[in-house]
This record gives sequence, C-alpha cells and structure tokens, in this order.
Amino acid sequence: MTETSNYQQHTAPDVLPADHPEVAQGKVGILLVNLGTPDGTDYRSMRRYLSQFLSDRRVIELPRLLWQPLLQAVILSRRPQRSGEAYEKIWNHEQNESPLRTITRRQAEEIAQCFTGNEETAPEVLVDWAMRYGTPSIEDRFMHLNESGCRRILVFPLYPQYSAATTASACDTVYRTMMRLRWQPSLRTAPPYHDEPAYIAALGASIREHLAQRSQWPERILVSFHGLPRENLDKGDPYHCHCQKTARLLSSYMSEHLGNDCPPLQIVFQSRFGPKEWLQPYADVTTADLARQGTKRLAIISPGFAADCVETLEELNIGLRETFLENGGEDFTYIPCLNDSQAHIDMLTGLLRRELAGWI
Ligand SMILES: C=CC1=C(C)c2cc3[nH]c(cc4nc(cc5[nH]c(cc1n2)c(C)c5CCC(=O)O)C(CCC(=O)O)=C4C)c(C)c3C=C
Ligand SMILES: [Fe+2]
Ligand SMILES: [Fe+2]
Repeated sequence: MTETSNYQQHTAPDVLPADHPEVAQGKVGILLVNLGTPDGTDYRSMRRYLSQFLSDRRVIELPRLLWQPLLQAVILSRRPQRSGEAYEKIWNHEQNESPLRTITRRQAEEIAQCFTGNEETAPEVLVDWAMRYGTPSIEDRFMHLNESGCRRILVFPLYPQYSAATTASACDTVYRTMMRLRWQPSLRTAPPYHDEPAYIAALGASIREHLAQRSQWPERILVSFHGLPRENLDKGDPYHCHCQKTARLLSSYMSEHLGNDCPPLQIVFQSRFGPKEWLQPYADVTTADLARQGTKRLAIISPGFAADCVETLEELNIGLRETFLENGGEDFTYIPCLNDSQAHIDMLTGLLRRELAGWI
C-alpha cells in the first residue's frame, strides 16, 4: 500500500449514524495573506479601511487612549481623501478593485492550478487568499477552508521580510480565529523568505529581463523597501536586517551574472508615516540627492511587495519618478513586482510544497 492511500484511510470519515451532522474533512488548505486594501476610493471606504489598519496595535504601537482620539479626530479627517486620490490613480476600474486585490487573487488561482489535476497531490489541496485589512478577511477565508474540510491549514504571509507590523499581525488574526473553534485544524505558518535562493533568483531575473528591453542601462538601481519606525528595529524587529540581507544577496546575484556591467544597487526605505524617524535612507531624499548630484538614469525595484500596490504604482512609479525628473534626472524606470509572473508562481509553489512536507 502506498503512503497516499494510507493517509486517506486514516482520514476518511468513519461510518456515521443517520442523524449525525455531516463532517467534511481530510483536505489540506493553503491561505495566502496580503496586507489589505480599501473596497473603493471614496471617503467612506478609505476611512473604514484606514481606521481598521491604523487601529492595529501591531502597526501603531501607542497606548489606545492616546492614539484613538488623534486617529479618529485628526488623521481620519484628512488622510482618507488624500489616500483615496492616490488609489484613484492606480485603481483597476475594469474589476473595480485595487491592483493588490486583483494580483493576489490571480496568484492564488495560479498556485491552485499547480496543486490540482496532479495525481501525486493527495489529499486534496484547497488554495485561498485573504487580506489582513478589508476584504476578503482572514477570518472569513480561514473559516471557509475549515468548513470545507481542511483539517490542516498552512498560512502563507506574502511578506518576504518579517515584521511584527505585517507578518505577526496576519498570524495574530489567524490565532484569534482559531480561538473561536471547538475542533481546530492543525496549523502551520510559513517563515519569511527574504534570503531564499529561488526568491533572489526570481528578483534578479526580473531586473535583467526588464533592463534588457531598454536602450540604455541605469547608472544605479535603488532597492526600495516599505519603511518602519526606526524604534521598531531597536525593539528587536528583524525587518531591517531581512531587508538588508535581501538587498545584499540581490546585489551579489547581479554582480555574478553581469560582472562589471552591473550598475550599483542601493537600499532605500519608502512610505514614511507620521512624524517619527523611520528606517533610513529615505527613498525620496536619496532620489532627489542622486538627481541633483548628476545621476541621469535610475532604476528602482521594490522586492518587499509580492504584488504591485498603491505603494509601488503610485508612490514609486508616479511620485518618485516626478521627484527624480524635477531634480534633474532624465530616465526613471520602475521594475514591477514579481506579481503573477510564472517565475513568481513557481517560486511560491516551491516554498509552499516545502512547508507542506509530510502533509501532502
Ligand atoms: C511590505 C511591508 C509593509 C510594511 C512593513 C508596512 C508597514 C507599515 N505601513 C504603514 C502605513 C500604511 N501602509 C499603507 C499601505 C500599504 N502598506 C503595505 C505594506 C507594508 N506596510 C502595502 C502592501 C500597502 C498597500 C495596500 C494597497 O491596497 O495597495 C497605507 C495605506 C495607503 C496610504 O494611506 O498611504 C498606510 C497608511 C505603517 C504605519 C506601517 C508600520 C508601522
Ligand atoms: Fe504600509
Ligand atoms: Fe505610501
């Protein structure tokens, strides 16, 4: 008897009495989780989204009594309008949703295909996706997997670099959801993958392919990560180290493949929020300085985002481009996120298979 049929034998439901509620079981679930997104660009949708996001104690680590009045009365009176305008510039009007939601759904669909129609994959693997803020929620999709008979669930936060503000917050929500269940599924959460060779290779290949289509090479490549308050690093968050390691490995990969032709790579941090110091060097300051000091051709990649979103499409490809050109730069090129490229789907499927070892 093969291992697969043994497994099925042990997980097949017993013969149930006629009045017993139906029990769905025996499947494995994968839940991909990304950050979140508003349902629309209007003031109310933006306010609802930002209120949920910025009320998360993993994101803003201030005492509730101090933060909530400031958030509700000051920040949420102006920011929804401003952020809504940014989302409007990059909104997917065809499907009336943000690019992050469109791309995350496609990623899940394509990964699901890799796990179906494959005789070797037993038991059945269900792939779903969720957002930490907004919809579809983690609670909703996790419960759906559970009710569909997934007795084993792998949660995969789509954040290559771990931070408490992102990865831990997504996992917290899963654990809170588990607390509501009498019969909990077995749970695994995937580790960060900032230094996985397959991830670095996929990023490196995407840079090479992008630059190969251009007539002239950039003088420099900025490797931009979403920022974090500087004090989070001092409190022990590994995010900064993970970003540095990704950038270092990517730089080595590029030098190995391009030798002396490789433009230098430089790490920067984008998307500052609030008055505190955030991780440095800042993307906007560095870009303006480079342009003023004579850099004419600049490329930028943002490896911390598994999918293009407002932070890349608006802040970098529109906002940072303007900063560069206004300060004397001439050629700015944005290298898209790995999104649902075949290389990305293959890389993610490889990591998922590894994390599912013993389950499939
Ligand atoms: C990839 C890692 C991310 C980290 C780390 C992160 C930390 C972080 N973010 C904010 C505040 C905002 N972020 C916003 C958007 C946003 N952030 C990430 C990822 C990380 N955030 C993504 C993928 C997105 C885009 C979502 C989309 O729908 O496209 C926003 C909303 C947009 C805006 O108003 O500017 C805010 C606000 C903080 C405070 C923080 C760490 C403490
Ligand atoms: Fe963010
Ligand atoms: Fe931003």
